[in-house]
Amino acid sequence: MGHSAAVWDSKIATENVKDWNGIDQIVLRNPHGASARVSLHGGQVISWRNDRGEELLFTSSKANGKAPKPMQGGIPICFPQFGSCGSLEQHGFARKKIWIVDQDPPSLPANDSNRKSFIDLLLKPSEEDLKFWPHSFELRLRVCLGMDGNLTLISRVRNIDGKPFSFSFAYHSYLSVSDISEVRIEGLETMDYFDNLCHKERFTEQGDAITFESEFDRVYLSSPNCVAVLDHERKRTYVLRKEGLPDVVVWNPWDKKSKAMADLGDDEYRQMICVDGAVIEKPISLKPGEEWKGRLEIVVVPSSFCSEDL
Ligand SMILES: O=P(O)(O)OC[C@H]1O[C@@H](O)[C@H](O)[C@@H](O)[C@@H]1O
Repeated sequence: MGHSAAVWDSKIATENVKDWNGIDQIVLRNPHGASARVSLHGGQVISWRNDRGEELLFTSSKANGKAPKPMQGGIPICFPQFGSCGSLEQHGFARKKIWIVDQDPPSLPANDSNRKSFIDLLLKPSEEDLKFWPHSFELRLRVCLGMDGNLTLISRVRNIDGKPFSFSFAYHSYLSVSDISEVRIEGLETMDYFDNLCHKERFTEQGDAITFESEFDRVYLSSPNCVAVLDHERKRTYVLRKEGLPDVVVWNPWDKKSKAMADLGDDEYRQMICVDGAVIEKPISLKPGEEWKGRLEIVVVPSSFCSEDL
């Protein structure tokens, strides 16, 4: 791209475009050719490419992004509820809303914004949202693309209400994989989990890394801050580093009868694995004026990387 790191200006490394429904998207670029695309529909990262132009996130071929339905793929934001554990619609309303760009974002710590392309999006409840979830909040999402191509999402939820509220949260990250049979997840061994396929019953994971042979839908509880998703065929490992996000969701619909398959093309379940940094078991409680922060960084490394390096 011809930009040296010394003169790279994160402000000029962003481009505003419109999707086929006229909804704004922001494209972040780094000087080496990596990019990330964020839609104001849902505050959803819908594409993340490395410096060779390879897509790192899965998106369903059936995704048309037509509001209000969220796109099946990328990184939808689940807030203020995860799944169906609450009175709201599945995964809450944030992923269906039109967010706004904060043109004058507050400064964040230097290690979060220094020499990165980034954009800050904001979501505040509409009158309609307040009818279903009567809590005034501000949700700020910062999406950063690093010089090294790493993708970082930082969310801040502030209670701007007069009374406390609590919420769940997840970065529902659809990672692109060569084939689900080639995938192994390390870092969740011996963790307790709720199995959504067994009435949310609690089990303990055995000592082995996770592999896939059928539908999988689990919430790992209080897990380590680093989880590796290895793709043997592509010789690629995604390393997820998280802060303020104790739980990890691992999901692949597999079963053709699964309702989620309606939004996926034939056999597309093979090309994706959802691994979310999340807060589910113990929802976050905020008193008036308090703020919560959750951070997820995804790094892609060659598969020679071993889990001992985590
Ligand atoms: O189809 P949605 O609403 O985007 O949800 C996708 C999946 O998300 C998972 O996290 C849930 O555990 C599944 O049950 C659900 O099907």
